[in-house]
Amino acid sequence: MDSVVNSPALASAIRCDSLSIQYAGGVRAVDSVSLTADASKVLALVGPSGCGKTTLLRLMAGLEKPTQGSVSMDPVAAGSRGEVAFVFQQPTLLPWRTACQNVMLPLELIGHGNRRDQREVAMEMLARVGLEDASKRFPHQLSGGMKMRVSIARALVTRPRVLLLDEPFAALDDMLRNQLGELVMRLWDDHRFTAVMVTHNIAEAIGLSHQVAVMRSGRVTSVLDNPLSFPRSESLRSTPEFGRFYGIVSAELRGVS
Ligand SMILES: Nc1ncnc2c1ncn2[C@@H]1O[C@H](COP(=O)(O)OP(=O)(O)OP(=O)(O)O)[C@@H](O)[C@H]1O
Repeated sequence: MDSVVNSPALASAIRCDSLSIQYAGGVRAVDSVSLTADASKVLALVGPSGCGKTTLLRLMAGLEKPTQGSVSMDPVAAGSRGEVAFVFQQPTLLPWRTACQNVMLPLELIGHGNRRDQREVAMEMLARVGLEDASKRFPHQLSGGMKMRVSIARALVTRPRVLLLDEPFAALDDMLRNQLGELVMRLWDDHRFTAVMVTHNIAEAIGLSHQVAVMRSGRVTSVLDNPLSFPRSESLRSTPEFGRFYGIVSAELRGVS
């Protein structure tokens, strides 16, 4: 049977149209946000703590219902199963399942093939994140970085059109953070999914994205095109272009641009 992993890349833009959510108690966590994450591009979402980044991402994923406005995919996916994947700050692996069985889970949920097909596709995905030798280990036998790699493999195993990442590397040290950032970029290069990534880290936002959206108090105050070319490498961070863009994003965040 056709491997889901090897099927032609499909990506959709995610459009948020006048999106608002007001929680009981009056908190307007997201306030009239109109924003497009372009198909096959990476959009980084930055902003101070509590400004609504996670809520906006959850609205995009359909995990929250907006009070006003709408979220749509363009083109609309044929079926919703496995089309939008979410990577959380914690890897959230099932402790009683091996790495391979954790990665197989989304394939089971969408009813992809039989057990053997699911295992084959999961193993292929684990190999892409460099963990084929750890496939039989349980989560407690994996390091923090390995767990996050399993989590990323699980998210991408159905070849989603859209990958949403909520501060996926925040709990990891700088070196691992950079390695996993590079891994996500390699996977993006293979799959060309649309990605929206929430991060507190400006350098990470710049290193991984095509565009940076800045949020303050529930609103997207600006969407900045990232001038840096691909492929990106660690050495890019010492270039004048990187420094200039870093200054622009920082000023937007402080509201002094
Ligand atoms: N379920 C909820 N009920 C009530 N208020 C909420 C709920 N979820 C989030 N909020 C509030 O909405 C606002 C935005 O929260 P959100 O988690 O989206 O911010 P954030 O930018 O992701 O923050 P951080 O960077 O600290 O994770 C905050 O004031 C938060 O307290």
